[in-house]
Amino acid sequence: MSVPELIRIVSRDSPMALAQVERVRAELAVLHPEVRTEVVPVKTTGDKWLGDLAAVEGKGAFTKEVDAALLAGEADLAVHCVKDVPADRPLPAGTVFAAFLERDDIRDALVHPDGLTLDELPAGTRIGTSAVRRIAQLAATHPHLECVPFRGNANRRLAKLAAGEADALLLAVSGLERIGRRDVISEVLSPETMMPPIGAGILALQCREGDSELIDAVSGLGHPATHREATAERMFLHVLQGHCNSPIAGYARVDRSGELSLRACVFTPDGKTRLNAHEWAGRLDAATLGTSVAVSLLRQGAREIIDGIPH
Ligand SMILES: NCc1[nH]cc(CCC(=O)O)c1CC(=O)O
Repeated sequence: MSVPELIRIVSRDSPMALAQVERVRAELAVLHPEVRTEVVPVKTTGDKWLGDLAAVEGKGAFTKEVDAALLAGEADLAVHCVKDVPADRPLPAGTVFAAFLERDDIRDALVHPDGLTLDELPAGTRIGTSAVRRIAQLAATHPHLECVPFRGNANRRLAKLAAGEADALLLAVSGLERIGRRDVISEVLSPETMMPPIGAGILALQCREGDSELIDAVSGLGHPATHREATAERMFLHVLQGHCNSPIAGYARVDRSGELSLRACVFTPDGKTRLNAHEWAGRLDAATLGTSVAVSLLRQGAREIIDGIPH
């Protein structure tokens, strides 16, 4: 098998994104020590605009410029957080996923400077988060806490927390690990306490469709169980057709015996209504499982909830 001499890797330029690229380079170096890699960092709309994401692009704000560099031939391979790749529409024409890397921790964490846990936080504690998924779930279980809008990459959010712009934060465990800041975590929240977003903790490698030499070279970085989980989760989101303000959460799991299941929820923004579904794939493939779980939520009224939220 011939492998490319040089692979130019494009990604966002945040510390988290660059750490993700380093993981890909390290795994590639093990598999293909002869391949050289170069990093092409780009700023995305989502990095530049710190207001409400619905006001700009909403979905795709963290991926558009990365995809454009790939399609323009300025780079050969894009590294994305699956969580940030829109699932309601197909991938940009001419691009494909070549691999999903082994999944990291899917859970969210509380970051509180004095080390309190979520249940210990006093009434009125300001939680810095703009995520509708986190806001809806907190409103349901901890209505005495107050969410304040908070955007920017994880390092910037930690700096804003230190500057007193909030009293605590919710951030993904995987993201904090990638930037080397697991130390700031005061509590790791179970998926039952804070249901993760679709695609949590998964990195995807995306490339140009016809680039078969590159696709062959990087497909060896793929993790089969993660691939099944990502496929089920993204098909679920595709069938549900949410928008950037719809609180949707869920995760698929391949258990030790290889059985795939998917649980998912749709919330109203105030968290007062919560639709739940949990199904096992059995003999179905991952994409069909995702479809089935979405249909189950639609039967319970998910469409009315999603369409009733301004966006
Ligand atoms: N929106 C930014 C973003 N995109 C992916 C992650 C976490 C890492 C991952 O799930 O791959 C984060 C940070 C966060 O939500 O705390």
